[in-house]
Amino acid sequence: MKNMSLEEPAVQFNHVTLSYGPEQDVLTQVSMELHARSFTLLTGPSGAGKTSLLKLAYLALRPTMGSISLFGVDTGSLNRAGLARLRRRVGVVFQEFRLLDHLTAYENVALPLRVIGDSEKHYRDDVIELLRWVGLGDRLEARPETLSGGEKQRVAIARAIVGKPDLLIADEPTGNVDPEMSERLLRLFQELNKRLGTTVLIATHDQNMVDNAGGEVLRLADGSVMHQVSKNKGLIL
Ligand SMILES: Nc1ncnc2c1ncn2[C@@H]1O[C@H](COP(=O)(O)OP(=O)(O)OP(=O)(O)O)[C@@H](O)[C@H]1O
Repeated sequence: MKNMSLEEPAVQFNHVTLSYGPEQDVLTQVSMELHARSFTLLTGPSGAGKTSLLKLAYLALRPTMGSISLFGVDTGSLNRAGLARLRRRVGVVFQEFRLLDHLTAYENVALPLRVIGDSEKHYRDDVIELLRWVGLGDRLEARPETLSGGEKQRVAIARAIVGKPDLLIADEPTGNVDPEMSERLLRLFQELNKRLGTTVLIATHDQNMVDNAGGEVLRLADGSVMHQVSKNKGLIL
């Protein structure tokens, strides 16, 4: 039977306001929707609130006002356990990778599965296959300090998707890599979206990515207003 919950929007913001303190509204009345299996870029000037918006979407922050639903579930109605369960359906990639230095590439990717008590016998082949998919099949035992920025980011992408998330959120994933690697990372995100149907949301200043991604481009302006624009409309980033 078809799982109807997959047909719900992956992310829905309803009049979301986020304040970090009095007179410190970062987002004001933001409403937006990401359809299941969509591919979306989020752009906007520095300080507009992109990272803050992503943190709300991956449940690291709660809105000051308004409501956020993930996969049709209103996050405001959930307790800690419910939020944690929902959070497991979301993978996150950070600009600065956030790998654990004392673990190998293989161990970094396996970590989310270890944490939830999965056995190595069960996940080993999947982790190796994922590292091969990102082009690091020969670096399984490498520690992060011996990897380039692009290689680290590919380990981080593999780690973010090893739990087969329904939604992948990436915050400036190409901020620390060269243009060639940026294109390669974009292709990985696109393949993930097309082959597995993972909903992808990427915040980026990378004009190359905006020009080549396809999909939707959302622009956050003045820290508050969300415009949806199609690609190649001369965005000012
Ligand atoms: N924890 C916090 N406490 C107080 N203010 C914060 C906090 N985090 C972010 N801000 C402020 O909120 C605003 C939006 O920040 P945010 O990092 O979301 O923007 P951004 O669009 O991601 O910027 P950039 O493109 O430079 O990464 C900024 O003015 C920032 O200083």
